[in-house]
Amino acid sequence: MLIKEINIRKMKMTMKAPFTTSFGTFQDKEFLLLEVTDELGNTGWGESTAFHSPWYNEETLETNLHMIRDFLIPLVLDKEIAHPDEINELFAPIRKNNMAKATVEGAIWDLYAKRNQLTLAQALGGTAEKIEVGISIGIQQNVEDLIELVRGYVAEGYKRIKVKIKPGFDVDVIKALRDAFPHVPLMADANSAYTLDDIDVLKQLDEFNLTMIEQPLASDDIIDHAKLQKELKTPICLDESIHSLEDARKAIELGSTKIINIKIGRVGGLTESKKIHDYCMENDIPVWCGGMLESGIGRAHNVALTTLPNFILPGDTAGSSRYWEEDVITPEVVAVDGYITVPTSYGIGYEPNIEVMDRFTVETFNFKE
Ligand SMILES: O=C(O)CCC(=O)C1=CC=C[C@@H](O)[C@@H]1C(=O)O
Ligand SMILES: [Mg+2]
Repeated sequence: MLIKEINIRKMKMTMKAPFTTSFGTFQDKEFLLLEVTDELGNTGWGESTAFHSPWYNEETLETNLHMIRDFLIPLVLDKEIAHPDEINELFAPIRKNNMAKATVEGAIWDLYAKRNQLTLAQALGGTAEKIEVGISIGIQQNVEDLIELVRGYVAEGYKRIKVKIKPGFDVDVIKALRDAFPHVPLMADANSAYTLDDIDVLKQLDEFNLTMIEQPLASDDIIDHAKLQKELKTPICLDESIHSLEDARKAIELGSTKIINIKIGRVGGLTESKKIHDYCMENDIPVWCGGMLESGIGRAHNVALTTLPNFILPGDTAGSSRYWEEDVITPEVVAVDGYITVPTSYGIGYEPNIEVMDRFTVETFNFKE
């Protein structure tokens, strides 16, 4: 397939509710959508999961725009590409910038699936017809608000509840949640808010039967996580520390993690996500699909990836209505009783809603030979 045209949309959408983590609070989501068109007029869509500011990792909307426009598009525009797996290799000379790479690669995967009359799930080798989904809740003002939010999501049937913790908002909060919901699958995401000095606090979490503690320590660490895992009963799940198959291999060999949160953007795309999935399956490390508050385009990619067999834990891909008054796809992603039915249309399986997209597009960039 020949990529003949690439369009980038700078988007700004207001989320239904502010999202707070140990880094800060935001409600407006500014991000990039990217559309590729081939020589036959087929199109594919990708979404950059980089935030407007570098609080989750070093990438931002603007660094992604720069990398995509100035380095990645020249490598793929008007180039013959037989399979999206080639993109990983094409982009290898460019260091890091994984979210930028994943934006372009994801759009080409969508295009490839459509050209070959496959769903993206089928193109990736996934077979699940529905996926279990959990819900991730940002830090709330107080425990009572958090408990009421959790009560609502449990009633909606979400298969796992993920809450944020940070020093001073941890043991008491988890205890209150466990008292209120003795049996709900419950996990905590610390987003690197702790150090090994906090080991006694983290060990107290062992008594609450959490399914995992996500990224308790530094975002670039696997050494201290290995030391911590030896002291904890609760499985550690790594998110920010894992950027590639090599990172996953080293973390598993060191015993730094027992579960991996795969985020397509963080690891550089669907091909690398699949490699990490396969390696973890060979090593009995379950994986789940993390979220980055995506619009429907990125959400659709997450659904397709989650159909692979080792995605045995509910991920963070909730329905569109959790985040958006209106999503940029039709139909929207819908979770019913904690399940999302995998679409059967070709490619990502959802149609871009251009009318809605146009309303939330701040700026566009067009590239063609
Ligand atoms: O997309 C979702 O609903 C989950 C979002 C989410 O939990 C996260 C997104 C980005 C950084 C963190 O706050 C957290 C995570 O680390 O998984
Ligand atoms: Mg996380």
